[in-house]
Amino acid sequence: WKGDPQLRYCQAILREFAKKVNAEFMFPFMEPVDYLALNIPDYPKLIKNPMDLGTVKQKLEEDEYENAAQFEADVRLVLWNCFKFNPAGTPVHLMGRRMETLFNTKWAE
Ligand SMILES: Cc1ccc(Nc2c(-c3ccc(O)cc3)nc3c(C)cccn23)cc1
Repeated sequence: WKGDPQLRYCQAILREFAKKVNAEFMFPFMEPVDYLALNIPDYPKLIKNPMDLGTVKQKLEEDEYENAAQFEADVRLVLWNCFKFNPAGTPVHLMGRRMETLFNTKWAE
């Protein structure tokens, strides 16, 4: 991915997501949803394609993305799963909205 400048920018976006100043609303998305620990056993019934930013980072570092569009699709999958499982107005849904705004802003740059 080092060849693709767009994919290089993806790493910069992940660093932005990981900044301490954003941790208060980014933490639910940084690692896979531990639905047993969170006591939401229905999660795998509802969410067929789990995704999280830790997995995205790993895929980027292991050259699994051929292009930036594939990276974007995984980041938006994190958001869609969040909005599907966490109803509008709930704390985690609102955190997802803040992540979405941050991503859309950086992605449009
Ligand atoms: C009873 C209940 C209700 C909601 C949640 N959501 C939630 C999620 C979550 C993130 C992404 C996602 O696609 C789905 C769920 N992550 C968390 C965390 C880290 C702490 C607390 C709640 N969390 C957990 C338990």
